[in-house]
Formats: sequence, C-alpha cells, structure tokens
Amino acid sequence: MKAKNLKLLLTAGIGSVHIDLHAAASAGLTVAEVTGSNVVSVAEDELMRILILMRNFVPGYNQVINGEWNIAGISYRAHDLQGKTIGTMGGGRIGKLLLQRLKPFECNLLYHDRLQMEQAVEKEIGAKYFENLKEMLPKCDVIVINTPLTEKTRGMFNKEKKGVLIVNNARATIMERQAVVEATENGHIGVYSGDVWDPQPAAKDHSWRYMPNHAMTPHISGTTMDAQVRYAAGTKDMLERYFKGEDFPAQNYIVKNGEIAPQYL
Ligand SMILES: NC(=O)C1=CN([C@@H]2O[C@H](COP(=O)(O)OP(=O)(O)OC[C@H]3O[C@@H](n4cnc5c(N)ncnc54)[C@H](O)[C@@H]3O)[C@@H](O)[C@H]2O)C=CC1
Repeated sequence: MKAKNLKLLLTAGIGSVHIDLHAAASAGLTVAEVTGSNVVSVAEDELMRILILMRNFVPGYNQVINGEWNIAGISYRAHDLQGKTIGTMGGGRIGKLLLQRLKPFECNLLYHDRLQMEQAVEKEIGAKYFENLKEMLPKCDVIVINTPLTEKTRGMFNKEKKGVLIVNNARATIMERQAVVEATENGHIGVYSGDVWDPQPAAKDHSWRYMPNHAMTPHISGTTMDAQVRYAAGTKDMLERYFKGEDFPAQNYIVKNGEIAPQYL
C-alpha cells in the first residue's frame, strides 16, 4: 500500500465497491459511507424509469426531436402500470422505499432479498417475498435491481420473462455486459434502463450506448441537489466525529475493526 498513513476511507454517498473492502479490512482501515443519504433520490428515479419504460416514453420523445408523428409506432409497446408485476432484487432501504412508492399504482409487488422484511412492514406494503431469486424472475414484467455488487450478486440474471423491462441503478456488473446487449437486440429484454456502467465514466464506444431498446443515464439517480446536501452534511459530520475521536452512526460503517458489513459479503 502506497498511502502508509491512511486510516479512513469515506464514500460521500452510498456504494463502496470502488474500494477493495477485503484489502481495507486486512489493513485495519475504516471504510464508511453516508448510509441512507440518497435513498429517496434513487427510489424516486426508479419509479420514474418504470413509468418511462412501461409507457414507451423515450421513443415518443425521440419522434418529436426527429420531426416525426407516429402514434401507432409508440402505442403498440405502451402499457399501463396497473396490474403489472414488479419485482425488486433487494428489499433494503431503496428497494423497500420503491415498493412503498409503488403501492398506489395497484401492481403485484414482489421482492427477493437475503432477509425477509418484518411481517408488519411486508403486509403494509403488500409485497410478496421470494427467498429464491430464480422463482421470482420469470414472474416479473419489470425487474429492479437494488442490491449491492458482491461476489454473490455479480451476473445473477438469466431467468427473466421475454420482453422484461429492467431497471438497474445499483451496479453495472450485476448484469453481464454482452448478455444485456444481445438480449436488447433479440427482444429478450424489452428495454434496459441503467444508471450505472462498467467502467465509469463509460467510454464513447461503450456497447451499452449503442444497443437498441435502452434508456441509459450517466450515474445521476442519486445525485439530486437534495441528495448532495444530505451526503455533504453526512461526510462533514463523520470528519468532525473522526477528529474528535467519536464513533460514526453505526449504520455508516462498511469496514470496521477488520470486519466487513454483512450487506457487502
Ligand atoms: N445509482 C446511484 O446513484 C446509487 C446506487 N446505489 C446502489 O444501491 C444499492 C442498494 O442501496 P440501499 O438500498 O441503500 O442498500 P441496503 O444495504 O439498505 O440494501 C441492500 C439490500 O440488498 C440485500 N442483499 C445484499 N446481498 C444480497 C444477495 N446476495 N442476495 C439478495 N439480497 C442481497 C441486503 O440484504 C439488503 O437488504 C447500493 O449498494 C448501491 O450499489 C445506492 C445509492 C445511489
């Protein structure tokens, strides 16, 4: 390690996979993030993407830009959200909030996670738990990815319904890059809307820029002005606590005393 005096690594936001957490743990470093800081921002963004994909919005917008007018060319792939089945892989902070935000749309809500929510919360949201991801995937019209990238979540997909809409604001390598390109080309994925890329920033010739049926963005879902205020304040708070010798809020620790937080294992 080159930085011999390094003690602390802070992520101003959520998602610390840019850090080698195992190396940090064995070097005795502390890694922390501003847990919760952009949960609302990402969940709202996912809701927006679900609606945009379901209504075939982007091709409609492109018609206007290109001077075209072809209603039938849009509507044959536009559907109501009501009655559709939406599944989130990951029912943590973002996944749970997304399900709560989706409830008034009268969809069938499913989720897969390592951990089942408390029964009262699950009942209030009206979401059905699947311990086995492979059982949930074929049921979904829309799949949203809300787990961190770990060795277990990398490349987890292959059982989706034909024409499925996929929203991935979590991490790009949870999907296999070439498989996404091929599936958008052959229609197995109806539309893929991702906010995250591998690597970032994405090169000009990255294949996901040019595949058909996508609605990609450059990692913006968690970076609203409101989120920036929250994660700047959270980072400042942790720095102040660090220099006073105080602990951080417990949920912010990703690596502490050689241990990696369970959600990253
Ligand atoms: N695009 C963006 O700007 C942002 C993206 N994110 C991404 O979203 C992810 C989720 O964020 P939060 O909901 O706040 O995290 P969280 O820690 O509250 O929830 C993650 C959930 O994933 C589950 N999980 C972990 N590994 C799993 C596995 N192998 N199988 C099934 N479930 C598993 C955990 O049990 C937990 O419930 C982050 O790790 C990050 O990658 C987060 C914030 C901003």
